[in-house]
Amino acid sequence: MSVFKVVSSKLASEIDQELMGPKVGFTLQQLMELAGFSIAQTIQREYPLGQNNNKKEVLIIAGPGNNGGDGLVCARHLKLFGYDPIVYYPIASKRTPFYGQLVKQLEFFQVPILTEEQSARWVDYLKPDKTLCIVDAIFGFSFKPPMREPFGSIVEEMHKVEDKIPIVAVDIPTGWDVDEGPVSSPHLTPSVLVSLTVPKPCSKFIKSARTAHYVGGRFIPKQFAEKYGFEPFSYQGTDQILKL
Ligand SMILES: NC(=O)C1=CN([C@@H]2O[C@H](COP(=O)(O)OP(=O)(O)OC[C@H]3O[C@@H](n4cnc5c(N)ncnc54)[C@H](O)[C@@H]3O)[C@@H](O)[C@H]2O)[C@@H](O)CC1
Ligand SMILES: [K+]
Repeated sequence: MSVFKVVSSKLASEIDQELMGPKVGFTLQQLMELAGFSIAQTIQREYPLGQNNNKKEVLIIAGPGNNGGDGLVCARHLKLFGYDPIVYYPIASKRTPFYGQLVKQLEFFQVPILTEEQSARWVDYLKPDKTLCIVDAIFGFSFKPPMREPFGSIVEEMHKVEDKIPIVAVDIPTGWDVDEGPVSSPHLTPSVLVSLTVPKPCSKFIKSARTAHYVGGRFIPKQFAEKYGFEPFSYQGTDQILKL
């Protein structure tokens, strides 16, 4: 068991609302940019280019909410870092036009995007000799079981290869209960978890021998962290991530 402070799903969503509320005034776009950037930085830290048989392909699986948005942003930064990201985005969000803009940016960066129509092709990227890692940006702290299709089948396929291709989970490993952890079956066991802003209770269930745990999304001042009952994380220099 780790010793760091965690916040419940309810509190995590309250923190989000306050950050994007009238008093603080962040926009979703700003927070998502920093969140996605921190995921890309974690991948560069854990899987630097030039090692591991020169593999450069990273498969990003993006869900329909903000967790998926973090994945879309991460893909753009990975491309800038020299990786070959491929995005599988089976259900594109219509929640705000911003998601469409993120997709346009990926097209501008010539990042391949597999949409619903090309969904059969996504499994081609589950090849250990090709893919350096898989980014699980399917669901975050708003996931409510049971998982609807196509995501149930996607998670099953990911589970089959998780010992051969490392999975980098964004905020919450998909399918895990935010507070109770890996209660459904099958569930993903990521090689890396990047908790955003502050770890959620499910992160207590990761085993340090199997999963590296980072915190990212470096966007809150000290007094705000203290108000919500956790110590600010001691990020070093200009780092956007901290290994816990
Ligand atoms: N302050 C922070 O920490 C920030 C968090 N962000 C991200 O935002 C995430 C939360 O985003 P959201 O609240 O949009 O939620 P999620 O991205 O967790 O998921 C919501 C979406 O999933 C669908 N969904 C939920 N349960 C489902 C089920 N059983 N089967 C199929 N679909 C299901 C919902 O219909 C909705 O479209 C966080 O986990 C984090 O990744 C960042 O984008 C911005 C900053
Ligand atoms: K996730």
